[in-house]
Amino acid sequence: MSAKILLGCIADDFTGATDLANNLVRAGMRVVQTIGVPAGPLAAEVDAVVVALKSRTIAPAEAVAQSLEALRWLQAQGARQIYFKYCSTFDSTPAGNIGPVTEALMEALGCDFTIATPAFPDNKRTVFKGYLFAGEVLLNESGMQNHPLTPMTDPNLVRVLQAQTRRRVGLIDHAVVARGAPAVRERIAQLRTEGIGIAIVDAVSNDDLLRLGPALADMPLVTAGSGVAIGLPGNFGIAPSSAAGVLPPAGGLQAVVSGSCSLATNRQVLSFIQAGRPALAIDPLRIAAGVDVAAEALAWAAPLLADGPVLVYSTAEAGAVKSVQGRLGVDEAGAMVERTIAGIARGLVALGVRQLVVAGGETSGACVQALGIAQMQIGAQIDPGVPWCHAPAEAAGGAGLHIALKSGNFGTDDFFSKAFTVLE
Ligand SMILES: Nc1ncnc2c1ncn2[C@@H]1O[C@H](COP(=O)(O)OP(=O)(O)O)[C@@H](O)[C@H]1O
Ligand SMILES: O=C(O)[C@@H](O)C(=O)COP(=O)(O)O
Repeated sequence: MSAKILLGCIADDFTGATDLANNLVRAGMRVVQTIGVPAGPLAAEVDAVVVALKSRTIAPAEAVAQSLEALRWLQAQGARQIYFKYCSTFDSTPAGNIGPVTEALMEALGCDFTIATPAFPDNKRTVFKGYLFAGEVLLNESGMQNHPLTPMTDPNLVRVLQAQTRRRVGLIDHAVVARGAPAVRERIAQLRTEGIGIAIVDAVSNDDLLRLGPALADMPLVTAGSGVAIGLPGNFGIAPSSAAGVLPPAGGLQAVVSGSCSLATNRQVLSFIQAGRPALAIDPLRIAAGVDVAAEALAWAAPLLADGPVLVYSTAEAGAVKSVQGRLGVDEAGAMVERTIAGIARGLVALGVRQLVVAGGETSGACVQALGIAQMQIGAQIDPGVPWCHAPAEAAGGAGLHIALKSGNFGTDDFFSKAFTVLE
Protein backbone atom coordinates (compact mmCIF):
# COMPACT_ATOMS: atom_id res chain seq x y z
CA MET A 1 0.00 0.00 0.00
CA SER A 2 1.35 3.44 -0.97
CA ALA A 3 1.75 6.26 1.57
CA LYS A 4 -1.30 8.19 2.69
CA ILE A 5 -2.41 11.10 0.56
CA LEU A 6 -3.01 14.58 1.93
CA LEU A 7 -5.67 15.96 -0.37
CA GLY A 8 -8.34 13.81 -2.01
CA CYS A 9 -10.13 15.50 -4.90
CA ILE A 10 -13.30 14.65 -6.78
CA ALA A 11 -13.74 16.53 -10.07
CA ASP A 12 -17.06 16.58 -11.92
CA ASP A 13 -15.45 16.54 -15.36
CA PHE A 14 -12.17 15.63 -16.96
CA THR A 15 -10.92 19.03 -18.12
CA GLY A 16 -11.81 20.35 -14.67
CA ALA A 17 -9.75 17.57 -13.13
CA THR A 18 -6.61 18.50 -15.08
CA ASP A 19 -7.25 22.15 -14.28
CA LEU A 20 -7.29 21.38 -10.56
CA ALA A 21 -4.31 19.02 -10.82
CA ASN A 22 -2.41 21.76 -12.68
CA ASN A 23 -2.96 24.28 -9.88
CA LEU A 24 -1.94 21.76 -7.22
CA VAL A 25 1.21 20.80 -9.13
CA ARG A 26 2.16 24.46 -9.54
CA ALA A 27 1.64 24.91 -5.81
CA GLY A 28 4.19 22.13 -5.23
CA MET A 29 2.11 18.97 -4.74
CA ARG A 30 2.85 15.64 -6.41
CA VAL A 31 -0.43 14.78 -8.09
CA VAL A 32 -1.95 11.92 -10.05
CA GLN A 33 -5.24 12.23 -11.89
CA THR A 34 -7.26 9.04 -12.19
CA ILE A 35 -10.02 8.48 -14.69
CA GLY A 36 -12.89 7.27 -12.58
CA VAL A 37 -12.39 5.53 -9.26
CA PRO A 38 -9.38 3.18 -9.26
CA ALA A 39 -9.88 -0.46 -8.33
CA GLY A 40 -7.09 -0.47 -5.74
CA PRO A 41 -4.38 1.72 -4.19
CA LEU A 42 -2.01 3.70 -6.44
CA ALA A 43 1.54 2.52 -6.97
CA ALA A 44 3.02 6.03 -6.93
CA GLU A 45 3.59 8.06 -3.78
CA VAL A 46 1.74 11.36 -4.19
CA ASP A 47 0.42 14.26 -2.12
CA ALA A 48 -2.92 14.55 -3.89
CA VAL A 49 -5.12 12.46 -6.14
CA VAL A 50 -7.74 13.98 -8.41
CA VAL A 51 -10.44 11.44 -9.28
CA ALA A 52 -11.99 12.59 -12.55
CA LEU A 53 -15.67 11.79 -12.91
CA LYS A 54 -17.98 12.64 -15.78
CA SER A 55 -20.76 13.62 -13.40
CA ARG A 56 -21.54 17.24 -14.21
CA THR A 57 -24.56 16.66 -16.41
CA ILE A 58 -25.79 13.21 -15.42
CA ALA A 59 -28.83 12.61 -13.17
CA PRO A 60 -28.22 13.96 -9.63
CA ALA A 61 -28.69 10.56 -7.96
CA GLU A 62 -26.05 9.02 -10.21
CA ALA A 63 -23.66 11.97 -9.65
CA VAL A 64 -24.10 11.50 -5.90
CA ALA A 65 -23.48 7.75 -6.11
CA GLN A 66 -20.30 8.19 -8.16
CA SER A 67 -19.00 10.98 -5.92
CA LEU A 68 -19.57 8.90 -2.79
CA GLU A 69 -17.72 5.99 -4.36
CA ALA A 70 -14.80 8.33 -5.09
CA LEU A 71 -14.97 9.63 -1.52
CA ARG A 72 -14.77 6.11 -0.07
CA TRP A 73 -11.71 5.32 -2.21
CA LEU A 74 -10.00 8.59 -1.23
CA GLN A 75 -10.73 7.94 2.44
CA ALA A 76 -9.21 4.47 2.06
CA GLN A 77 -6.03 6.18 0.79
CA GLY A 78 -5.95 8.25 3.98
CA ALA A 79 -6.97 11.61 2.46
CA ARG A 80 -6.92 14.25 5.19
CA GLN A 81 -9.11 16.72 3.32
CA ILE A 82 -11.63 16.30 0.47
CA TYR A 83 -11.94 18.82 -2.40
CA PHE A 84 -15.02 18.71 -4.65
CA LYS A 85 -14.07 20.51 -7.89
CA TYR A 86 -16.69 21.96 -10.22
CA CYS A 87 -16.52 24.48 -13.01
CA SER A 88 -15.29 28.06 -12.62
CA THR A 89 -18.53 29.05 -14.32
CA PHE A 90 -20.48 26.95 -11.79
CA ASP A 91 -21.91 24.81 -14.60
CA SER A 92 -24.84 22.74 -13.50
CA THR A 93 -28.13 21.62 -14.93
CA PRO A 94 -31.24 23.08 -13.29
CA ALA A 95 -31.60 19.78 -11.38
CA GLY A 96 -28.12 19.90 -9.84
CA ASN A 97 -25.44 18.56 -9.42
CA ILE A 98 -23.29 20.87 -7.30
CA GLY A 99 -25.86 21.08 -4.49
CA PRO A 100 -26.79 17.40 -4.24
CA VAL A 101 -23.17 16.21 -4.42
CA THR A 102 -22.00 18.77 -1.84
CA GLU A 103 -24.81 17.78 0.48
CA ALA A 104 -24.07 14.05 0.12
CA LEU A 105 -20.34 14.56 0.74
CA MET A 106 -21.10 16.68 3.83
CA GLU A 107 -23.37 13.97 5.21
CA ALA A 108 -20.83 11.22 4.51
CA LEU A 109 -18.05 13.24 6.15
CA GLY A 110 -20.24 14.29 9.06
CA CYS A 111 -19.49 17.98 8.50
CA ASP A 112 -22.03 20.74 9.03
CA PHE A 113 -20.27 23.49 7.10
CA THR A 114 -18.34 23.98 3.89
CA ILE A 115 -17.56 26.70 1.39
CA ALA A 116 -18.38 27.03 -2.29
CA THR A 117 -16.52 29.32 -4.66
CA PRO A 118 -15.73 28.93 -8.35
CA ALA A 119 -13.35 31.94 -8.25
CA PHE A 120 -10.34 31.46 -10.55
CA PRO A 121 -8.80 34.90 -11.07
CA ASP A 122 -6.02 33.56 -13.37
CA ASN A 123 -8.85 32.84 -15.82
CA LYS A 124 -10.85 35.96 -14.98
CA ARG A 125 -13.49 34.17 -12.91
CA THR A 126 -14.18 36.41 -9.92
CA VAL A 127 -16.89 36.38 -7.27
CA PHE A 128 -18.07 39.61 -5.66
CA LYS A 129 -21.08 39.94 -3.32
CA GLY A 130 -21.91 36.40 -4.37
CA TYR A 131 -22.15 37.35 -8.07
CA LEU A 132 -19.95 35.45 -10.52
CA PHE A 133 -18.15 37.38 -13.24
CA ALA A 134 -16.52 35.72 -16.27
CA GLY A 135 -14.11 38.27 -17.68
CA GLU A 136 -15.61 41.75 -17.59
CA VAL A 137 -19.23 40.64 -17.47
CA LEU A 138 -21.65 38.73 -15.27
CA LEU A 139 -21.90 34.98 -15.85
CA ASN A 140 -25.25 35.25 -17.63
CA GLU A 141 -23.82 37.71 -20.18
CA SER A 142 -20.61 35.76 -20.81
CA GLY A 143 -21.87 33.28 -23.40
CA MET A 144 -22.52 30.69 -20.68
CA GLN A 145 -26.23 31.48 -20.98
CA ASN A 146 -26.04 29.58 -24.30
CA HIS A 147 -24.07 26.54 -23.13
CA PRO A 148 -25.38 23.42 -24.92
CA LEU A 149 -25.81 21.38 -21.71
CA THR A 150 -25.57 23.73 -18.73
CA PRO A 151 -26.92 27.15 -19.67
CA MET A 152 -26.19 29.56 -16.80
CA THR A 153 -28.75 32.33 -16.66
CA ASP A 154 -28.39 33.58 -13.06
CA PRO A 155 -25.07 35.07 -11.87
CA ASN A 156 -26.08 35.10 -8.18
CA LEU A 157 -24.43 32.00 -6.75
CA VAL A 158 -26.24 32.10 -3.42
CA ARG A 159 -29.50 31.85 -5.35
CA VAL A 160 -28.23 29.22 -7.81
CA LEU A 161 -26.86 26.97 -5.09
CA GLN A 162 -29.82 27.48 -2.74
CA ALA A 163 -32.10 26.14 -5.49
CA GLN A 164 -30.05 22.90 -5.50
CA THR A 165 -29.74 22.09 -1.80
CA ARG A 166 -31.69 21.72 1.44
CA ARG A 167 -28.76 23.21 3.40
CA ARG A 168 -29.01 26.95 3.94
CA VAL A 169 -26.63 28.92 1.74
CA GLY A 170 -24.91 32.11 2.94
CA LEU A 171 -22.11 34.45 1.87
CA ILE A 172 -18.62 35.31 3.07
CA ASP A 173 -18.20 38.59 1.30
CA HIS A 174 -15.12 40.36 0.08
CA ALA A 175 -14.86 42.73 3.02
CA VAL A 176 -14.34 39.68 5.25
CA VAL A 177 -11.93 37.87 2.91
CA ALA A 178 -9.83 41.04 2.57
CA ARG A 179 -9.26 41.01 6.34
CA GLY A 180 -7.64 37.57 6.14
CA ALA A 181 -8.03 34.10 7.61
CA PRO A 182 -8.94 35.11 11.19
CA ALA A 183 -11.84 37.23 9.91
CA VAL A 184 -12.99 34.38 7.66
CA ARG A 185 -12.89 31.95 10.62
CA GLU A 186 -14.91 34.40 12.69
CA ARG A 187 -17.49 34.77 9.92
CA ILE A 188 -17.75 30.98 9.53
CA ALA A 189 -18.44 30.64 13.27
CA GLN A 190 -21.16 33.29 12.99
CA LEU A 191 -22.74 31.67 9.89
CA ARG A 192 -22.79 28.30 11.67
CA THR A 193 -24.72 29.75 14.60
CA GLU A 194 -27.21 31.12 12.05
CA GLY A 195 -27.75 27.62 10.66
CA ILE A 196 -25.92 28.25 7.38
CA GLY A 197 -24.39 25.05 5.96
CA ILE A 198 -22.66 26.28 2.81
CA ALA A 199 -21.13 29.71 2.19
CA ILE A 200 -20.34 31.19 -1.19
CA VAL A 201 -16.99 32.98 -0.80
CA ASP A 202 -16.06 36.17 -2.64
CA ALA A 203 -12.60 36.26 -4.22
CA VAL A 204 -11.37 38.62 -6.93
CA SER A 205 -7.61 37.94 -6.85
CA ASN A 206 -5.10 35.21 -6.09
CA ASP A 207 -4.23 37.18 -2.95
CA ASP A 208 -7.82 36.65 -1.78
CA LEU A 209 -7.48 32.90 -2.39
CA LEU A 210 -4.13 32.76 -0.61
CA ARG A 211 -5.65 34.62 2.35
CA LEU A 212 -8.58 32.19 2.35
CA GLY A 213 -6.41 29.04 2.33
CA PRO A 214 -5.36 28.97 6.01
CA ALA A 215 -8.97 29.45 7.12
CA LEU A 216 -9.84 26.16 5.37
CA ALA A 217 -7.15 24.06 7.03
CA ASP A 218 -9.51 22.21 9.38
CA MET A 219 -12.44 21.89 7.00
CA PRO A 220 -13.04 18.21 6.10
CA LEU A 221 -14.63 19.25 2.79
CA VAL A 222 -13.89 22.15 0.48
CA THR A 223 -15.97 22.72 -2.66
CA ALA A 224 -14.66 25.05 -5.35
CA GLY A 225 -13.39 25.62 -8.85
CA SER A 226 -9.64 25.09 -9.21
CA GLY A 227 -8.67 28.52 -7.83
CA VAL A 228 -8.96 27.69 -4.12
CA ALA A 229 -6.32 24.97 -4.67
CA ILE A 230 -3.52 27.52 -4.76
CA GLY A 231 -4.04 28.28 -1.07
CA LEU A 232 -4.25 24.72 0.29
CA PRO A 233 -0.82 23.05 -0.13
CA GLY A 234 0.66 25.58 2.34
CA ASN A 235 -1.63 24.11 5.02
CA PHE A 236 0.31 20.85 4.62
CA GLY A 237 3.72 22.57 4.71
CA ILE A 238 4.16 22.36 0.92
CA ALA A 239 5.59 25.33 -1.03
CA PRO A 240 5.29 26.18 -4.77
CA SER A 241 7.84 24.42 -6.98
CA SER A 242 8.39 23.61 -10.64
CA ALA A 243 9.76 20.12 -9.91
CA ALA A 244 6.43 18.33 -9.70
CA GLY A 245 5.43 18.68 -13.36
CA VAL A 246 8.03 16.92 -15.55
CA LEU A 247 6.70 14.55 -18.26
CA PRO A 248 8.52 12.05 -20.51
CA PRO A 249 9.74 13.53 -23.84
CA ALA A 250 7.04 13.90 -26.50
CA GLY A 251 7.09 12.40 -30.00
CA GLY A 252 4.66 11.22 -32.68
CA LEU A 253 2.05 13.02 -34.75
CA GLN A 254 -0.10 15.93 -33.55
CA ALA A 255 -3.86 16.52 -33.67
CA VAL A 256 -6.71 18.48 -32.11
CA VAL A 257 -10.31 17.32 -31.70
CA SER A 258 -12.95 19.74 -30.48
CA GLY A 259 -16.54 19.24 -29.39
CA SER A 260 -16.65 22.42 -27.33
CA CYS A 261 -19.04 25.12 -28.51
CA SER A 262 -17.87 27.73 -26.01
CA LEU A 263 -16.96 31.20 -27.23
CA ALA A 264 -13.21 30.76 -26.64
CA THR A 265 -13.17 27.48 -28.57
CA ASN A 266 -15.04 29.07 -31.48
CA ARG A 267 -12.28 31.71 -31.62
CA GLN A 268 -9.55 29.04 -31.37
CA VAL A 269 -11.01 27.04 -34.26
CA LEU A 270 -11.18 30.18 -36.38
CA SER A 271 -7.62 31.15 -35.50
CA PHE A 272 -6.31 27.66 -36.44
CA ILE A 273 -8.10 27.86 -39.81
CA GLN A 274 -6.87 31.43 -40.42
CA ALA A 275 -3.32 30.25 -39.71
CA GLY A 276 -3.72 27.94 -42.73
CA ARG A 277 -3.78 24.68 -40.77
CA PRO A 278 -5.99 21.80 -42.01
CA ALA A 279 -9.37 21.68 -40.26
CA LEU A 280 -12.44 19.51 -40.87
CA ALA A 281 -15.90 20.37 -39.55
CA ILE A 282 -18.19 17.49 -38.71
CA ASP A 283 -21.94 17.87 -39.01
CA PRO A 284 -24.13 16.34 -36.28
CA LEU A 285 -27.03 15.96 -38.71
CA ARG A 286 -24.92 13.73 -40.96
CA ILE A 287 -24.03 11.58 -37.95
CA ALA A 288 -27.75 11.34 -37.17
CA ALA A 289 -28.42 10.35 -40.78
CA GLY A 290 -26.16 7.32 -40.29
CA VAL A 291 -23.10 8.52 -42.24
CA ASP A 292 -19.81 7.14 -40.86
CA VAL A 293 -18.45 10.60 -40.14
CA ALA A 294 -15.59 9.24 -38.01
CA ALA A 295 -14.29 7.09 -40.88
CA GLU A 296 -14.53 10.08 -43.23
CA ALA A 297 -12.59 12.28 -40.81
CA LEU A 298 -9.84 9.71 -40.36
CA ALA A 299 -9.50 9.21 -44.11
CA TRP A 300 -9.19 13.01 -44.45
CA ALA A 301 -6.62 13.29 -41.65
CA ALA A 302 -4.37 10.34 -42.55
CA PRO A 303 -2.41 11.95 -45.43
CA LEU A 304 -2.14 15.33 -43.67
CA LEU A 305 -0.76 14.33 -40.29
CA ALA A 306 2.86 14.13 -41.40
CA ASP A 307 2.82 17.89 -42.07
CA GLY A 308 1.82 19.04 -38.60
CA PRO A 309 -1.29 19.29 -36.45
CA VAL A 310 -4.77 18.83 -37.93
CA LEU A 311 -8.10 19.77 -36.35
CA VAL A 312 -11.41 17.89 -36.45
CA TYR A 313 -14.25 19.85 -34.86
CA SER A 314 -17.99 19.97 -34.29
CA THR A 315 -17.56 23.37 -32.65
CA ALA A 316 -20.34 25.70 -33.75
CA GLU A 317 -21.95 28.94 -32.69
CA ALA A 318 -24.97 29.09 -30.38
CA GLY A 319 -27.59 29.42 -33.15
CA ALA A 320 -26.33 26.36 -35.03
CA VAL A 321 -26.14 24.31 -31.83
CA LYS A 322 -29.71 25.23 -30.88
CA SER A 323 -30.98 24.28 -34.32
CA VAL A 324 -29.27 20.85 -34.12
CA GLN A 325 -30.61 20.34 -30.60
CA GLY A 326 -34.10 21.28 -31.79
CA ARG A 327 -33.95 18.49 -34.36
CA LEU A 328 -32.13 15.81 -32.38
CA GLY A 329 -32.76 16.66 -28.71
CA VAL A 330 -30.17 18.17 -26.36
CA ASP A 331 -28.91 14.96 -24.76
CA GLU A 332 -29.02 12.89 -27.92
CA ALA A 333 -27.14 15.53 -29.95
CA GLY A 334 -24.50 15.84 -27.23
CA ALA A 335 -24.01 12.11 -26.80
CA MET A 336 -23.87 11.43 -30.52
CA VAL A 337 -21.26 14.09 -31.19
CA GLU A 338 -19.22 12.97 -28.18
CA ARG A 339 -19.26 9.35 -29.38
CA THR A 340 -18.15 10.38 -32.86
CA ILE A 341 -15.32 12.61 -31.65
CA ALA A 342 -14.18 9.91 -29.23
CA GLY A 343 -14.05 7.45 -32.15
CA ILE A 344 -12.01 9.97 -34.15
CA ALA A 345 -9.59 10.46 -31.23
CA ARG A 346 -9.09 6.71 -31.00
CA GLY A 347 -8.57 6.47 -34.76
CA LEU A 348 -6.06 9.34 -34.72
CA VAL A 349 -4.02 7.58 -32.04
CA ALA A 350 -4.13 4.40 -34.14
CA LEU A 351 -2.69 6.51 -37.01
CA GLY A 352 0.28 7.49 -34.83
CA VAL A 353 -0.90 10.64 -33.06
CA ARG A 354 0.96 10.88 -29.74
CA GLN A 355 0.23 14.56 -28.96
CA LEU A 356 -3.49 15.15 -28.75
CA VAL A 357 -5.43 18.24 -27.71
CA VAL A 358 -9.10 17.70 -26.83
CA ALA A 359 -11.36 20.74 -26.42
CA GLY A 360 -14.46 20.51 -24.25
CA GLY A 361 -15.14 18.97 -20.87
CA GLU A 362 -17.77 16.41 -21.85
CA THR A 363 -15.89 15.77 -25.07
CA SER A 364 -12.69 15.13 -23.11
CA GLY A 365 -14.52 12.68 -20.88
CA ALA A 366 -15.72 10.72 -23.89
CA CYS A 367 -12.26 10.74 -25.54
CA VAL A 368 -10.30 9.75 -22.46
CA GLN A 369 -12.69 6.88 -21.79
CA ALA A 370 -12.57 5.73 -25.43
CA LEU A 371 -8.77 5.80 -25.31
CA GLY A 372 -8.80 3.51 -22.27
CA ILE A 373 -6.77 5.96 -20.17
CA ALA A 374 -6.83 5.08 -16.47
CA GLN A 375 -4.35 7.58 -15.05
CA MET A 376 -2.53 10.72 -16.10
CA GLN A 377 0.57 12.49 -14.90
CA ILE A 378 0.42 16.32 -15.00
CA GLY A 379 3.06 18.38 -16.82
CA ALA A 380 3.72 21.92 -17.99
CA GLN A 381 0.95 24.50 -18.19
CA ILE A 382 -0.01 25.66 -21.69
CA ASP A 383 -2.38 28.39 -20.49
CA PRO A 384 -3.93 28.89 -17.05
CA GLY A 385 -6.04 25.83 -16.24
CA VAL A 386 -4.69 23.68 -19.09
CA PRO A 387 -1.59 21.54 -18.63
CA TRP A 388 -0.10 18.88 -20.86
CA CYS A 389 -0.67 15.47 -19.33
CA HIS A 390 0.89 12.09 -20.02
CA ALA A 391 -1.05 8.87 -20.12
CA PRO A 392 1.12 5.78 -19.82
CA ALA A 393 1.55 2.97 -22.29
CA GLU A 394 -1.85 1.31 -22.40
CA ALA A 395 -3.36 4.44 -23.95
CA ALA A 396 -1.52 4.21 -27.25
CA GLY A 397 -0.53 0.67 -27.97
CA GLY A 398 2.55 0.78 -25.75
CA ALA A 399 3.85 4.23 -26.68
CA GLY A 400 2.10 6.49 -24.17
CA LEU A 401 0.23 9.63 -25.12
CA HIS A 402 0.66 13.32 -24.38
CA ILE A 403 -2.82 14.75 -24.03
CA ALA A 404 -4.17 18.20 -23.14
CA LEU A 405 -7.79 18.56 -22.08
CA LYS A 406 -8.86 22.13 -22.77
CA SER A 407 -11.83 23.51 -20.92
CA GLY A 408 -14.30 25.20 -23.21
CA ASN A 409 -13.58 28.76 -22.25
CA PHE A 410 -9.87 28.51 -21.45
CA GLY A 411 -6.87 29.34 -23.59
CA THR A 412 -5.74 32.10 -25.92
CA ASP A 413 -7.03 32.26 -29.49
CA ASP A 414 -3.89 30.56 -30.87
CA PHE A 415 -4.13 27.70 -28.33
CA PHE A 416 -4.47 24.89 -30.89
CA SER A 417 -1.12 25.75 -32.47
CA LYS A 418 0.66 27.09 -29.40
CA ALA A 419 -0.02 23.96 -27.33
CA PHE A 420 2.39 21.84 -29.38
CA THR A 421 5.25 24.32 -29.04
CA VAL A 422 5.15 23.83 -25.26
CA LEU A 423 6.17 20.18 -25.77
CA GLU A 424 9.17 21.00 -27.98
N1 LIG B 1 -22.45 21.23 -33.42
C1 LIG B 1 -23.00 20.75 -32.28
N2 LIG B 1 -24.34 20.71 -32.12
C2 LIG B 1 -24.88 20.25 -30.97
N3 LIG B 1 -24.18 19.80 -29.92
C3 LIG B 1 -22.84 19.81 -30.05
C4 LIG B 1 -22.19 20.27 -31.22
N4 LIG B 1 -20.86 20.17 -31.05
C5 LIG B 1 -20.69 19.66 -29.83
N5 LIG B 1 -21.85 19.42 -29.21
C6 LIG B 1 -22.04 18.91 -27.84
O1 LIG B 1 -21.98 20.02 -26.94
C7 LIG B 1 -21.40 19.60 -25.73
C8 LIG B 1 -20.21 20.52 -25.43
O2 LIG B 1 -19.81 20.30 -24.12
P1 LIG B 1 -18.27 20.19 -23.71
O3 LIG B 1 -17.55 19.16 -24.48
O4 LIG B 1 -18.28 20.04 -22.21
O5 LIG B 1 -17.69 21.61 -24.10
P2 LIG B 1 -17.35 22.86 -23.15
O6 LIG B 1 -16.11 22.48 -22.41
O7 LIG B 1 -17.19 23.99 -24.07
O8 LIG B 1 -18.49 23.00 -22.19
C9 LIG B 1 -20.98 18.15 -25.90
O9 LIG B 1 -21.94 17.27 -25.37
C10 LIG B 1 -20.92 18.02 -27.42
O10 LIG B 1 -21.09 16.69 -27.88
O1 LIG C 1 -13.17 25.35 -13.76
C1 LIG C 1 -13.19 25.42 -14.99
O2 LIG C 1 -13.63 26.38 -15.64
C2 LIG C 1 -12.72 24.22 -15.76
O3 LIG C 1 -11.84 23.46 -15.03
C3 LIG C 1 -13.89 23.39 -16.13
O4 LIG C 1 -14.38 22.61 -15.34
C4 LIG C 1 -14.42 23.68 -17.46
O5 LIG C 1 -15.38 22.77 -17.94
P1 LIG C 1 -15.70 22.79 -19.49
O6 LIG C 1 -15.91 24.22 -19.91
O7 LIG C 1 -16.91 21.94 -19.67
O8 LIG C 1 -14.50 22.21 -20.18
